Amino acid sequence: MIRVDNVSKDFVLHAQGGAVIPVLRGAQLLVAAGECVALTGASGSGKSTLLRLIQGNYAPGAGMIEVAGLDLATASPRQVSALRRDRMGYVSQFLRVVPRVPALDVVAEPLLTLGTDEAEARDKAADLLGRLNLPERLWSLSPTTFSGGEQQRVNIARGFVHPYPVLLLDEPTASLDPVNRAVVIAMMQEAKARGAALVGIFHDAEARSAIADREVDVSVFAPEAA
Ligand SMILES: Nc1ncnc2c1ncn2[C@@H]1O[C@H](COP(=O)(O)OP(=O)(O)OP(=O)(O)O)[C@@H](O)[C@H]1O
Repeated sequence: MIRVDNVSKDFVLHAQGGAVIPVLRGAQLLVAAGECVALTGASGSGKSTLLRLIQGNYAPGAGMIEVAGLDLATASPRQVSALRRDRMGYVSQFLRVVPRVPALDVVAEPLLTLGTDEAEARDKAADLLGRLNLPERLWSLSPTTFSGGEQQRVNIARGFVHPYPVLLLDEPTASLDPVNRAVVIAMMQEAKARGAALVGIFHDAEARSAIADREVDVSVFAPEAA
């Protein structure tokens, strides 16, 4: 479902005299349907960079990346947008909050974009927010003023509202209390059970051991190790 083959990535800091930061060399990753792989490695080893490459946010310097049948190197921007809309969900620990949009609509939006009927999309959004214990009085408010953990739960609900075959998770349980962390772990397990491929960064060791089938240490792809 996700295939990263021999990928290299350097960053070039144009504003700082063109300094080159080599991050990954020969990176390899395979994630099958129904599997969860945790990216590990020291801070700065390139975990987020690898996740963003899979998301199509960065272009690799070399190598190939295939996600849900799409070769990102040759895909058009339109195909990458379609991939993100129908097949690849992304949950980060920070919500990009759009002012004035109520939490319920933030969660329902991916379904509306896919053409789901409005009442059904809102019902699904409400189910997830309820399951994640977000108080109902908050559903009609913009998440701008929500706490970190409340915003994170809105983000998680948005990422799980559609059964994406691929899920990218960047610290999905970072600011959650134990009860909600257990809910999110259960949701990730259900996604695996329905055949989704999950790849994520989980600093929380308990969540990582509960959900990951394998760990891939990204520091083995460090340029100095190559
Ligand atoms: N947009 C960018 N421009 C320039 N350098 C970057 C950029 N993003 C990441 N880097 C550099 O790439 C290296 C890897 O960063 P990355 O964020 O992928 O590491 P990480 O393993 O996710 O770290 P952490 O666990 O601390 O979040 C770092 O040296 C970082 O400075």
